[in-house]
Amino acid sequence: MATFESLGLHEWLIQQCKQMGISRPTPVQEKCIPAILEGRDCMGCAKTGSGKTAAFVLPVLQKLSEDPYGVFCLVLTPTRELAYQIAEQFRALGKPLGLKDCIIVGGMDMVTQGLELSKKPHVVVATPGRLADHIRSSDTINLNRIQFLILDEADRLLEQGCTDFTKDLEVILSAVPAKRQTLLFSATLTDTLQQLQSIAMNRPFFWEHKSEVRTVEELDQRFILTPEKVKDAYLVHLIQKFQDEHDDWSIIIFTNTCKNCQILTMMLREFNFPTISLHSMMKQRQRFANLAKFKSNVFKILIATDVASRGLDIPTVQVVINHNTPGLPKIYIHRVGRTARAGRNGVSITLVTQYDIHLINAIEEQIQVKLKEFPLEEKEVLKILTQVNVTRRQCEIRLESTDFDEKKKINKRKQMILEGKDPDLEEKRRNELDKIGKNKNKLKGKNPESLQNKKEKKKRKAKTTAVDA
Ligand SMILES: Nc1ncnc2c1ncn2[C@@H]1O[C@H](COP(=O)(O)OP(=O)(O)OP(=O)(O)O)[C@@H](O)[C@H]1O
Repeated sequence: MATFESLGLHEWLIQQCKQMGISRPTPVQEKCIPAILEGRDCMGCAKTGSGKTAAFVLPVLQKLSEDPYGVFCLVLTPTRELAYQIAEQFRALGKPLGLKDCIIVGGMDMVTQGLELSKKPHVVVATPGRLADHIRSSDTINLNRIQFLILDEADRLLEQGCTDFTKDLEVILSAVPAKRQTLLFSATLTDTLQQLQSIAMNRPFFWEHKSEVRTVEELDQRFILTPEKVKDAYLVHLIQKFQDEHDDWSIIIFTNTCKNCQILTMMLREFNFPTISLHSMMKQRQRFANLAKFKSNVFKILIATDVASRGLDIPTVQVVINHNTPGLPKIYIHRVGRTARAGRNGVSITLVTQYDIHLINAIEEQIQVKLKEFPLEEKEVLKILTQVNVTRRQCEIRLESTDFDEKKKINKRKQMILEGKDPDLEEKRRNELDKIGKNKNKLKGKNPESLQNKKEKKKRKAKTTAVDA
C-alpha cells in the first residue's frame, strides 16, 4: 500500500497531513501526486469525497516550497463557497510555508480584491467571472508567471449551464502563460474530456477511478414515489423522523429554484426545524454566514439550490434529500455526494413524482445502481398533509408580499447584460419555449394510459425493491 513518503512528498507536508488526520493517500492522490511532481499535466476523475483537493494542493505546495514566488498557482472553481473551501485547504496544509493566498469571487469588494492581488499572493483561488472582470479592467494583475493552473470541478467550468463560464475562461486562458502545468479534477470529467484535453496539452496524465458504479459504496440511495402535492408532507415527515431518531445528523435538501428554496426554508421554520438556506439570490455575506452556521451545527438543516451541489465538504452531513429529481444524472451524482464522504456512511432520498420516472431511469443507468424505496408510513404522512400544504401556501403569500420576484428579475437582467445578451429578446425567446413546453405537457396529459402503465410498472418495481431493502 502506498504512503505519502513513497509518492515523493516532503516530510513537512506529511507532518501537515498527519495533523489534519490524513495518514495514507487515497487512490486519486496515490496516482496523481507523482505525475504532478514529475511536471506533467493531470486530469483526475474520482468519486465525490475521495480527496481530489489534496491530490492537487499537496504537490503544488511542494513545488512552491522549492521555488516560492507569487503568483505561483491559480485555481478556478465554479462557486464562491468552494473557492473559500479550497483556499482553506491550501492555508492549512501550507501553514509552515507562510503561504499567502487570495480569494477572488463575485459579490465581494472588487477594490479590496485588486489590492490583495497586487501584493502577489502565492495562490489565487477564484471564480472565473470575477477574475475575468479584474483582468479586463486592470493591467496590474500579473498572471503571466504562474506555474500551475487548476480547474476544480473542471467539467462544470467548461459546460454551458445556466452560468456560462466559457467567455471568462477565454479571458483567463489568454492571461496565463502557455508554459505551465494544468491540473483538471472532477467526479464527472468524462463528458468534457475532449475540451479538457485542449487546455491540458503537456503530456497529460489521465487517471480515472475505474468502477462501474459512479457513486460511493457507503451511500444508501433511496427514493420515495409521491404525487407533487404530497411532496412537502413527505419532506416534513422525513425531517421529523430523522430529528427524532438521530438528533446529531445534519441534512441538506436540494431544490430546483431560489424561490422554492426560500419558501421551503420559511415553511420548515414554521414547523420549528432549525433551517437555513443557500441560493444565488442571497447577498454573498449572507451566503457565507449561513454556510458557516450550518457547518458549525448551529442549524442542522440546509436548503440549497445546485449552488451547493458540488464540492462542499461538510463531514456532519448524513442525509441528502432531493426535493426535486435532478434533471441530469451528473447533477444527481454531485448532490448525493455531499454525504458519505471520505469513507463515512450516508443516505440520499430522492422525491420522485410520476413525471420524473424517466429521469430516475437515466440516473440509475448512469450510476449503475438501482435506487431502493425508502420505507415510510404513508398514513402518518397523510395525517399532516393539509397542515403542511396550508403552511406552504401561507409562506408563498408572505413571500409574494416581499420584493423577492422583483429582485430576481432585476438580477437576471443584470446578469444577461453582463453576458452581452439582450434581456427583452431573451424573455421573448423563453416565453416561446415555455409555450412549446406547455403544449408538449398537454399532449402528455392526453395519453393517460401510458402514464398509468408507467405508474403501475413503477409500483411493481417499488414493491420488489422494498423486499430487497
Ligand atoms: N488521504 C486521506 N485520508 C483521509 N481523509 C482524506 C484524505 N484526503 C482527503 N481527505 C478528506 O476527505 C474529505 C473529502 O475530500 P475532498 O473535499 O477533497 O473530496 P473531493 O474528491 O474533492 O470531493 P468532491 O468531488 O465532492 O469535490 C475532506 O474532508 C478531506 O480532508
